[in-house]
Amino acid sequence: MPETAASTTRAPDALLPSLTPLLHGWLPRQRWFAGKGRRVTGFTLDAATELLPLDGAGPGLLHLLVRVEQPGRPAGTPADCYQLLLGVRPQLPPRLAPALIGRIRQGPLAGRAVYEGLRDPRLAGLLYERLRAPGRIGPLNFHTTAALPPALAPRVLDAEQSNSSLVYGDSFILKIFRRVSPGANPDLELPLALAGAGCARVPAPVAWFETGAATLGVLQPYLRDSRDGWRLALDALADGREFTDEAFALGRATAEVHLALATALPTERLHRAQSRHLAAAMDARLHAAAQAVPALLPHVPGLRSVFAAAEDALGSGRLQRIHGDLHLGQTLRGSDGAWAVIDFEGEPAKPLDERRSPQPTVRDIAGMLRSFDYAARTHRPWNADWAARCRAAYCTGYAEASGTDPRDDPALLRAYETDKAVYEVVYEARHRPDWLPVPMAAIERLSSTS
Ligand SMILES: Nc1ncnc2c1ncn2[C@@H]1O[C@H](COP(=O)(O)OP(=O)(O)O)[C@@H](O)[C@H]1O
Ligand SMILES: O=P(O)(O)O[C@H]1O[C@H](CO)[C@@H](O[C@H]2O[C@H](CO)[C@@H](O)[C@H](O)[C@H]2O)[C@H](O)[C@H]1O
Repeated sequence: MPETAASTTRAPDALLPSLTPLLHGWLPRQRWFAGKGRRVTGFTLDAATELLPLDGAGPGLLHLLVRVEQPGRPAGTPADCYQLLLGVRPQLPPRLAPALIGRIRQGPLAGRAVYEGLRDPRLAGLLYERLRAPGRIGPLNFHTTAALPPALAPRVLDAEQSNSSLVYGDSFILKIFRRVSPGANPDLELPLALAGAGCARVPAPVAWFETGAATLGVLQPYLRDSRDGWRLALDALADGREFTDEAFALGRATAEVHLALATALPTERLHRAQSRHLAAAMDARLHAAAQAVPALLPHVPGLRSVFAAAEDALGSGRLQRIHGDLHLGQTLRGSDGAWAVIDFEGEPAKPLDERRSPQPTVRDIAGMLRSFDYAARTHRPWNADWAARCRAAYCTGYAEASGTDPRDDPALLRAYETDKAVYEVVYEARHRPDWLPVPMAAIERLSSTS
């Protein structure tokens, strides 16, 4: 059977018993598994699609949407759903040994090796061919905006990611979303809207696939000569260089993205009740964070007054779609010096509805200001003035391109910086405890000066 032939959808229940023991050992250990620290009690399959038959002599490719059952889920909320692409072969060649998940012990596929399909160039290549040929396979719908070149060699990107990415021939990058939720993923929705509005700051999606309910993957041009803003900032610090020109240009780029999003998608005027709601939500996030990370507790009164001050400042503003998790690691600078912005998914831990809701633009600006602080804090000796100059240059660039200087509303900026620092405290406590002092230093600063 040729590798581009139509494939089938198996009755999910037929496969699950053979896969369950393998998934138990493998899935919770993956970098992208969001339920770490909670027991896995079982799996259910939402869909199982054979993109290549599993029972042939060569490799098979199985696409799964798997729900992971874990205790402690709020009543009425569904278990988290993950996207898996599993290779299945009678024998695994030695070069694929590191990708092995385990061997099936029962049923008609007993004895076959199950492995990470994306690590197999043949299967990763097949996925690209599916994207090149729009259409439907079982529950999966494939779309393209343009004709794509055939047969580009794939490689897995080995970045520390919340999702998984494959680069094809240094021309395109395919991001496979791992935890999938019903609704359009903003990482497809916003770049498509920006491309439609003529904004060149974001690599425009050229193909994607989805189930009708959820976005599963997006293919975009790969900016091969670019470097990310975080690495560039750390290099500048290490070499004793300023980063203000870059920060200024980044401020301009952020403003261009915001203006284009406000043109392409609905905006709304903020009403009094919404301002109260936004300030109350910051307060609620602070309380939840202080439960999770008790080091925050002594700062709660000081931080609450920062949020209370924001309620008035929010009063007359507007809401629009924004990036939602903007930091230096989400920016790429090309060899021509132009900045691009990537990863419009928003903060990965937040529900999709919340990530897609219109927000004040200052939220993104505050995220980037925190990032300059992070960069300076990771450098010894700590260079607070370097960060202050970057932050000022970024705001100046933003003001020049948008006509609005974020520093004109200091109470608002401070509240959003505080909200971001609170988020970072929880993020670092969970994922990188060694980094916790970085946002905690910001918490001390923001809670004590009035
Ligand atoms: N269009 C692109 N061109 C070049 N590199 C990219 C592109 N998109 C993403 N990357 C690289 O892939 C990494 C992960 O992408 P990202 O969208 O941030 O994934 P995740 O949401 O899984 O963190 C980025 O840090 C960047 O280095
Ligand atoms: O890139 P992600 O969408 O996975 O974002 C998460 O991880 C980030 C760290 O990788 C985290 O960012 C924090 O650390 C950065 C330095 O590593 C710093 O530049 C950011 O300012 C800081 O917030 C991000 O918050 C988190 O959502």
